[in-house]
Order: sequence, then C-alpha cells, then structure tokens
Amino acid sequence: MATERQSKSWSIHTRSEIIAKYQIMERIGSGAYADVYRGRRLSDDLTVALKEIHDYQSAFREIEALQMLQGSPNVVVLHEYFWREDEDAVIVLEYLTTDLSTVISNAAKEGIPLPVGEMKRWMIQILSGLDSCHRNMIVHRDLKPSNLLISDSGILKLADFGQARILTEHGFDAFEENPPPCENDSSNNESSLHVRCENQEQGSSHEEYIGVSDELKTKRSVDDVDKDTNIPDGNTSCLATCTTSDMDNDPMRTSFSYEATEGEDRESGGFTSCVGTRWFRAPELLYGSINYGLEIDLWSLGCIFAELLTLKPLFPGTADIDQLSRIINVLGNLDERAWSDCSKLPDYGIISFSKVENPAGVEACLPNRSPDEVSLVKKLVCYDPARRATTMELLHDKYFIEEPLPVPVSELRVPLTRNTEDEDSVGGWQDYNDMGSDSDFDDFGPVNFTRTGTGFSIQFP
Ligand SMILES: Nc1ncnc2c1ncn2[C@@H]1O[C@H](COP(=O)(O)OP(=O)(O)OP(=O)(O)O)[C@@H](O)[C@H]1O
Repeated sequence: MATERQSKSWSIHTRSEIIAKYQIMERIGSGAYADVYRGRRLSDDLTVALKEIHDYQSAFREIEALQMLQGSPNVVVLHEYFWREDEDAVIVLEYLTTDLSTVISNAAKEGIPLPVGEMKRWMIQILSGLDSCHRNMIVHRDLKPSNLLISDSGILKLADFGQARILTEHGFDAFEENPPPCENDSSNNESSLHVRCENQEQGSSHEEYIGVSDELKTKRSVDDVDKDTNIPDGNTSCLATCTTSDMDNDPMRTSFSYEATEGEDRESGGFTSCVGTRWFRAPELLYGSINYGLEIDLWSLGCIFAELLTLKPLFPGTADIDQLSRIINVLGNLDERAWSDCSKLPDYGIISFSKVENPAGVEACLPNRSPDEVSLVKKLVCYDPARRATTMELLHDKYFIEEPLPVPVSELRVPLTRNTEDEDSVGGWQDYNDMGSDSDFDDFGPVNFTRTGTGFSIQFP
C-alpha cells in the first residue's frame, strides 16, 4: 500500500502537461487522500500549491466546491486543475504558508492566550469563509484548524474540500443527481483533460468541466459496483468505529453496519455519517445520522472557537465512543429534552450511557473566558442542530462589535511557517486523523451488552 502511494505520488513529476507549466518543488503536506507540493508557475514565477489527489471522488468534490466558491475571499483559490484518465487529479491552488493549527500550537507553546482582538479577527475570517460555503449550500464536512490555511498577510482561507457536498432539497448534490453518461458520450472520449479556472471563456470552461464531471461519474459508478459486492448495503451507520479494520476486529460486528466513506446512501437520500475528523464531529454523526445538514459544520466551528479560546482541543476523543462520552460529560445525556428528534438517530437506541447527573457544562471547558465568549461557543456546541446559530447570525453577534475590537488583518501575528513537528507526538495533530484508531470497545473498558428485538444495546459506564 505504501509503495503504491509512493509511486503514485511521484507520478506528478512525470506528467508532461504539468511540468511544462510548473516547476515542482518540495512536498509540503500529505493527507489521507493527497500529497501537496510547493510549485512555481513558470510563466510568472507565482508560488502555488500542487495537490495530487489519489481519490477521484475527493478530487471531484474539491474541484466542484472550489469552482462554486471562486471569488470568496476566505476560501482557497483554485487556479486550475489537471485530470487524466487513470491518473490522479492534480489541482493547482494558491500557496498559503501556514494554518490556524500553527497559530494555536505556537501560542500554546508560549503559554500566552491569543489577544482577544486577534482571536476575533481569526473568527470573523472563518465565519466569512463558512458563510460563503453555506450560502451555496456547500457543507464542508471536515472543518478543523489544520484545514484553515493562512497567507503571509494574515488572510485565512478554508481549504481541503475533499469531503464537501452540495445540499439540495433531495439531499443529493448535482453530482449525485446527474445520471451517469451514456457509453457513447463523446465527452468521455478525451483521455486527457486540463481545465483552467481563471481568465477564460465561461462557455468552453463549462463544457470541459462537464466533460471531466462525466468522466469522474463513469469511473465512480464502476467503482461503486465493485464496492457494493464487497460491503453489504447497510444503514450507513458507523457507530463506534470508522475504520474497516476496526470493524473486522470487532467482536460486536453483527450489531451494527458499516459503509465506507465513499459510498453514500443513495436509497434513502442520505449521506454517510463517517465524515470529518473525530474531535470536530457533531454528535448526530457519532450517532449515525445520514440526514444531516450544514449544522454539522457549525458544531465543528464551535469546537474550533473553543480551541482558539483555550488553546486546547475541546473534545479530544480517542475513539468514537470516547468522543461521545466526553460530549455527554459536558452537555449531559442526549435525550428528548435536549433534542426532541434524538430518538430518530439510527444508533440512538443501540448505544446508551449511564446517567450523567452533573454535566460539567461548556463554561467549565472555558475557564477564565468572558460570558460573551462562553455564550458564543454555546450557540454552536449544542445537541439540537436547529438551535445552532448560523454563520450570518454569528457574524452579527455583539461579541464582534464590542471592545476589544477585532484587529485589522494587517496587525495579525502570522507564523512564518507551518508547524509539522507536533505530528508525531502523542496527542498531537496526528490524532485528528481517524485512520489508525483502535476499536472503541477496547479503548473504553468494560461495557454491557443487552440483546434487544433488533440486535444489541451497548451500555457504556
Ligand atoms: N493551498 C495550500 N498551500 C499550502 N499548503 C497546503 C495547501 N493545501 C494543502 N496544503 C498542505 O497539505 C496538507 C494536506 O492537504 P489537505 O489537507 O488538503 O489534504 P487531504 O489529503 O485532503 O488531508 P486530510 O487528511 O486532512 O483530509 C495540508 O495540511 C497543508 O499542510
């Protein structure tokens, strides 16, 4: 697997259409689906980020969302992209030197809280970027500090749209609604496509873009057939675990079902609940919801705001059950008083926690912060998704017009580099990544299993 990733990631260096236009420099980052390189555009020496995406669906989602968000000042700029059959997609992005996780970890290392005026400016920029997404009905689904990139001049931009989806009234995005192209569709005859996103005629761009979309759709529908033969089409719940290896090792495997992240539940019109990074994942996702909306981003936003305020993650769960347990210890048990629809969550009846008599409350997680700051986080970190404040409501929150006022962007202290040294430390940023998590049941100690009419109920102490 590692060898495959490695050889794939080198393919960018051999792509003639790319090296004709860009000098590819060092690798600056690697995520679950992509390798990112610094590059230089030969025509004008502009520094860019070249993101080679190893997963066609992530590539499609990122391209689709970024095209829709062109012109949003707080969303990363997509300069152009390259798509070739049987090759990874390569997207060319504006280069951004650092990110919010570096801002937070630098301040944590210094042991000095972020000045309130700076914090407010970071928050406003995040809100503005997310507002652009939500106005376009794009749910990002993976908001976290390391996906909030920052330019030399302090402009913060939402990035990594590989898990983004466009919501429609039917729950599917345009990609889902379009039928796969016919076999003789001429737009699929192109073996190599290269699409520019800026300074070009709208018409030709759109046609080429649709061609790429069709190519991706065909490829995905073929791959989905393969997946369906391996993974039974279940309820798309990923309760208690989000990795296939966890499922394989789990003694309770038959009590819940699993769907790979790529396979959305088309039948029910829902999405997969296995999205985002655990620490920022909304409780409805942890309980297996597949009918969620923009509100899952608002929960993540609340966790990010809390982290800016305390320089520590709000809910650093080590597994999905531990994640839920931490949330419950703060907010109290999830019941119909907290959210009248909670019993409709797919895994609500399957998993239960002992009664938390005295939940700590959000204020206990934000020591020494002002009532306005606690109130801001509470507007987002609450069980009922409908009660979470929208980006527009938050942008008008009095917190941002009261002293100390947000500093101008030019006065923000911007780290000179991106911090990657924490990545190997225990409890560091690598914990944001779900891929290596162990079985939740092992992590959580003794549990009580009860046989029910529909399977098992799992009770955690
Ligand atoms: N436009 C950019 N400018 C500079 N660096 C970038 C840019 N885009 C991404 N990076 C770097 O590359 C890393 C991986 O990129 P990204 O998060 O987009 O990939 P991914 O595979 O989707 O990641 P993840 O596993 O977090 O979902 C980022 O954490 C960041 O350090």
